[in-house]
Amino acid sequence: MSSLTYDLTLAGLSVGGAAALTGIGLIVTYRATGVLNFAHGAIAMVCAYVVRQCVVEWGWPLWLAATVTLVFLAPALGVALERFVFRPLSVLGGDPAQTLVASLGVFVLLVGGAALVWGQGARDDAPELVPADPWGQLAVVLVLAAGVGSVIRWTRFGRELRAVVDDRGLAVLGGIDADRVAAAGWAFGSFTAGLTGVLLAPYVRLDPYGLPLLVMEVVAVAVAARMRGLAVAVVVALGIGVAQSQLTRLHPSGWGEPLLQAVGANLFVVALLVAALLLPRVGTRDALPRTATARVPTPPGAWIVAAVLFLLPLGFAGSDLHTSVQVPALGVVLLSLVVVTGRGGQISLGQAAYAGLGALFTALLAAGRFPGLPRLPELAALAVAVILVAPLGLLTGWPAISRRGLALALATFAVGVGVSRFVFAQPYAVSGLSLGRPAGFDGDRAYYVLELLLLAAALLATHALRRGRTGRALAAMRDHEAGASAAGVRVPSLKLLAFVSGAALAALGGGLLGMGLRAFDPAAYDPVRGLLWFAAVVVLGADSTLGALTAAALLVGLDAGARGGVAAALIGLLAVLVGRFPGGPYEALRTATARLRTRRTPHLTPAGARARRRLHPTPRETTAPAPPRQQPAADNATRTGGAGGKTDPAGGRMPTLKARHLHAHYNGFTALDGVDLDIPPGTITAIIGPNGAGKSTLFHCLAGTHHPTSGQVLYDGQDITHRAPHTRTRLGIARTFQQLAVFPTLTVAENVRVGAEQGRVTDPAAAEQALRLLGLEGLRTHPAANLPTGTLRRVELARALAGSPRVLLLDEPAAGLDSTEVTALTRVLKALAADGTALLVVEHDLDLVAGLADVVHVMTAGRIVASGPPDRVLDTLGPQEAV
Ligand SMILES: Nc1ncnc2c1ncn2[C@@H]1O[C@H](COP(=O)(O)OP(=O)(O)OP(=O)(O)O)[C@@H](O)[C@H]1O
Repeated sequence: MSSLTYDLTLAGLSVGGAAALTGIGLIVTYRATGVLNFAHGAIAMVCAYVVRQCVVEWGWPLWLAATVTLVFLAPALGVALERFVFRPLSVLGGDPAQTLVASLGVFVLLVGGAALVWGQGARDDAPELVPADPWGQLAVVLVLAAGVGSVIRWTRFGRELRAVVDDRGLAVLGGIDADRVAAAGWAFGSFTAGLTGVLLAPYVRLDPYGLPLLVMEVVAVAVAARMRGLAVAVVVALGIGVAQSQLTRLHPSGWGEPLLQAVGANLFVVALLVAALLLPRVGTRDALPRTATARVPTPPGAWIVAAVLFLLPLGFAGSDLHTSVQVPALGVVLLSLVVVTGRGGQISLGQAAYAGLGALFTALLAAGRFPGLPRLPELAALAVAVILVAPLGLLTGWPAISRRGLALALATFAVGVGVSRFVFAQPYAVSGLSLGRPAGFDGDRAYYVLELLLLAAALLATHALRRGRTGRALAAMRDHEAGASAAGVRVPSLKLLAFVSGAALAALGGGLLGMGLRAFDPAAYDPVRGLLWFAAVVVLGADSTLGALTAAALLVGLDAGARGGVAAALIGLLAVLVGRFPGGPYEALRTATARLRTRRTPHLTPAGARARRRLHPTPRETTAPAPPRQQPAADNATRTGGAGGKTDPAGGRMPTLKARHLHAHYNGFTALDGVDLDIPPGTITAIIGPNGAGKSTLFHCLAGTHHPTSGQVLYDGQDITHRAPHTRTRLGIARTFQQLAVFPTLTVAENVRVGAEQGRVTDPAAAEQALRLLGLEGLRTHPAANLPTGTLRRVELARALAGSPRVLLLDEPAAGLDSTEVTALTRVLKALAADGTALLVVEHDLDLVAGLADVVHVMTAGRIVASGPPDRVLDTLGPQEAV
């Protein structure tokens, strides 16, 4: 081996070793607590600063500083985070998205805190713990990985750890002290973070933003190991480290050189992009925490106050006015998060990339350096930049179609880091670039006026997206994605729309920010800022435009007025606390004021109102009135499965939904074994069978939420086997869910309107009819959150009916209903069948089936084993088919 190859390999092993340490720490924390700790890099940075403080400022010996920091401080920090941040969240229900926001909060808090304590500048005098000897570093990594791997695999603690990760609740019931396991995981994770920070600090810039980001870039190794295999993480980390060093030897000429150099210097970022965008996902269960997107009421007069406050800077001068210029621009950027995250419910950690691209494209266009386009005046350049950046929203919009929660957070973070490293940090893209203000708006005051006008336009655009049909569909998607799809909402297109609009708004804000600063400054669009902006919008009420404007004013105002880092520290603190106060600070304030008001007037709290409703049910609350008598279709007499010739009120033939030879498998297990089924119009078809018989799988195949391995689903003679759920709804096949799928932030009427707007027939009057049919007129303006189960079942059914379906699939519609409600439901369903609708009911309640169904199919082990009228089939049920 030549000595250059050898030296480069050693250097690569050293970098890879540090990355492996991070991977080990992230995996252990994740396995102990289910949290992907976004604050890992920030903990590394804080520990590096502490060691430097002890050694350089206070003159401690290095061994003492390192021992205190790594053996005591770092684990104590981990335990404190577990005890005071993450344990309370897991006690509150362990919402994975809540923990994601909290870990981002810890990240921002530590970064802000470090900037406050140690300043924002970079230090280059961090002491060297292990002399530049990769073998020493490598030995540390391998010993740690082997030790941790053995503990997880062979010790009782390891078994407990795995049990806690698989199901915390179950592990606790089994006698495991989950808190102790989680605390140990956090302590060890923080120790590895601290070690990484202390090892890296002498060789990279030690500053509050750079080091945490550098550490988090290597999250790819943990993702590549599926947050599980420590050996895989170590091998991947070392492999990337070595490959990255070896790439520095290649020097292609021409245009490829800068690109190769960029790849060579950022191979971990490339790995992050591959891991986040191409590899199988991690943690896909979760969406945004409900508390982050709860409906936030705007206090009366708040807009007037906001308008006055935003006009105030027109009276400022000098540096105050110069600083104020950043507020409207940042406000526009944050509005983009209101659209994507607040209304659309999509986590977007890469919004800073779009803002930066907006500024960069504006600067390139205004300088005449944009390939293929002439030099443009600044305002035109800004407009064209917005148009050019908007479709780039697909970079994060596309991954969002199939990702949620943690997987989406990683994908958007990866895109943000990728754009930052491969575009903003490259001299070929940004060198010698200046950015002027539009002619006539050069002075700060004139420019501020221009910004206010564009902010007003952005506010109008945001309000337009949040109102009406699109706004309701976005909120429905945010509240319950599967429910929205079942209501007919085109979820994939809507996600793309949210991200494209968000990218356009961010580009506008970013361009304004750049013009305000009269420069394209890549640091202003750093991925860490993307995390800070996300956290700021979430804590101030993600779906609130006023919250976004408040966040912009806070971020700019606090950092200008006080020492840098105050805003980040405050936002971080609020993000850490956001899970503790459902609905965020506004909601906490509102609840507090509501409590005060309760003392003056005898209003009941929602819980009290619920209790009263249960004790004194009013007919409107618990019982749907008998539906208006509907004229049965002419051939309704033949209601036993042979009603193929039914017509709908408009005179069209009512179609039959059919399953033909359906087979479905889960990892080799046969759940459906050649099922044939007809669901004819004007008939109530019931499916019964013991647990695990395959009823739900069949239901999902018909609804489009599971694709059969073979066989066909036919509707009106058309093969719809591979059609998406929302397409089926639009064809006329509606469904309800076993676990309620309502949109809690919408009112009852809005819930039903979503169905009317997105269903087979988009008829606003259908929403009114459905509300009346289900006895919900009195609750029209009531938010769906906090309503009793029985009422919510009616809301869900009304939403399904509002799209005028021809086939209605009902998954355990009586679950959670009392006998009065079941009777009312039976009446409604019978009336619907009498009107020609085809109904399929999967139900465990045999009394309900006996009184409701026209035809009953009994399933066992993936097959239909008996069919016929209920009296005949139910009387002959054997022990095998017992439900
Ligand atoms: N996502 C899945 N992965 C693996 N196996 C599954 C999955 N979903 C269902 N199964 C298995 O397929 C079989 C059929 O399940 P299915 O839920 O369709 O039955 P079911 O009749 O609806 O039962 P239940 O009444 O309990 O809901 C069961 O053995 C179940 O364990």
